[in-house]
Amino acid sequence: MNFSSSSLDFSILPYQEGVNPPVTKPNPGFLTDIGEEGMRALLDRFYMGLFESPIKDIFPSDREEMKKAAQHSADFFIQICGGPAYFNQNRGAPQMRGRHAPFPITPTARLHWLVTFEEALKPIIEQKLSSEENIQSFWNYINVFSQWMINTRD
Ligand code: HEM
Repeated sequence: MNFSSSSLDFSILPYQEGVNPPVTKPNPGFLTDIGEEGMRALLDRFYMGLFESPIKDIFPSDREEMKKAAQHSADFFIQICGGPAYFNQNRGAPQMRGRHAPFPITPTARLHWLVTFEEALKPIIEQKLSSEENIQSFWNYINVFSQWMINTRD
């Protein structure tokens, strides 16, 4: 019999055009649990997933460029989880909507982006590297904030 239960909820919030819902940052505990190396490994997995995803065409097509992009993203997520301000130091003010403006980000692209992120989170969940509460807070953050990045209709 399997007694393990999970309260994690990875459902994706529906996108409503013109609405940027309030964003809550992830629990700093997510970063404390997995560490900076864990966050870098997470973003490496995520970008490797993007490299093979249906939205690969909007990302760098060169593997080395993709690795760099993963590191910049890890800098951002470490910072947003309360760690050192690596992103500000290396890339300047986040201004995420503006940085995404050159790329056509549609509601469907957001779905692929989130599903790819969920896949990258799996080792953390399966190996219990972070508490469910902290993992959930991370998911909730990207679930909401990804809506802000949409700038093009399907
Ligand atoms: C809605 C789905 C999203 C799509 C399709 C998307 C796509 C992209 C693309 C094409 C880039 C440029 C290539 C790269 O450097 O990776 C990028 C950069 C980036 N994205 Fe997103 N993004 C999405 C949502 C988000 C969200 C919600 C966040 C933060 C919570 C985020 C954080 C970043 C960061 C930190 C960078 C690097 C910016 C830089 O180094 O200047 N993205 N994204």
